[in-house]
Amino acid sequence: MDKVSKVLLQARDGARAELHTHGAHLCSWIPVSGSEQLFLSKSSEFGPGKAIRGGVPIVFPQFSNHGPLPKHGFARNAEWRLVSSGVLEQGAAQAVFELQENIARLLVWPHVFRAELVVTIAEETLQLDFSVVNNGDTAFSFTTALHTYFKVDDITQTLIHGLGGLDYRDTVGGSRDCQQEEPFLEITAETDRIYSDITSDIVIIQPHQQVQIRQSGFNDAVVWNPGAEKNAQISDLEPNGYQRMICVEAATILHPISLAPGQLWSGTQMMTVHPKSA
Ligand SMILES: O=P(O)(O)OC[C@H]1O[C@@H](O)[C@H](O)[C@@H](O)[C@@H]1O
Repeated sequence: MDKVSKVLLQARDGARAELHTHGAHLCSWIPVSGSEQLFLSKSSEFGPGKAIRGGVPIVFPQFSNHGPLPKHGFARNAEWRLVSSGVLEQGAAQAVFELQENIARLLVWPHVFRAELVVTIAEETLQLDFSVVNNGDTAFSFTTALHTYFKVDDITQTLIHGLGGLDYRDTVGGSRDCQQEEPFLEITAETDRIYSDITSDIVIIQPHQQVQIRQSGFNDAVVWNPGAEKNAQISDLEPNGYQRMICVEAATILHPISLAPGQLWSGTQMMTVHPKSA
């Protein structure tokens, strides 16, 4: 299955998703209720060495510029191997992808690993299970994120619940010791925050629906929206795309994950859409 580039999933109940082997990148998720839930920039580039702008980029083995590797690591730019895809016995659709070291990757990150992404859809839910095994004979550490771009109708009509009371690092202002006092976060300007110690669900609230996000295995969550000015500087982000997206990322950044030889780490981000009943 090495040459497949696009993978289409359809669960027995009609939920659909579209992925690319490039980056094991989920670009589209349409649950049974019928509307696209992921933002994908119309100006996105698709090609070797490029990261797709939108959907779910996989950040590994380095978050952002928190280390010597290229920004957000190499996984989002790499060609992953499709291990399997199809419909499970209970009717959910699932695809499994893997990425391992190769000569080019060993030159920038000298570690022997196997990363796996399992994408499962059914009804109103999308589940992303990401895992990493150390197959080498020395320990390594990494930071990671599932950089999910959620599609919203209008960012000014969107609220994020579940972060009230949490500590965060403000990447825009550069301050490390912030705390969100308000229970609901409104996006009114460029926002780039790393929240730590996530234990509750995060909910994206719009007038027509709520999306409940549950993470496990990941300690942190990133909320990112570039705002108008930064949007204009990002060539592959469509004009005013910031008005129609919000990234809520399941991440482990502040305390990197260390794996001894043979050890495995896994983390999950699970999203469920709750349409508002009329
Ligand atoms: O433009 P990139 O490399 O895809 O990164 C997008 C954003 O990704 C977020 O995760 C970071 O917190 C932001 O600082 C960054 O700007």
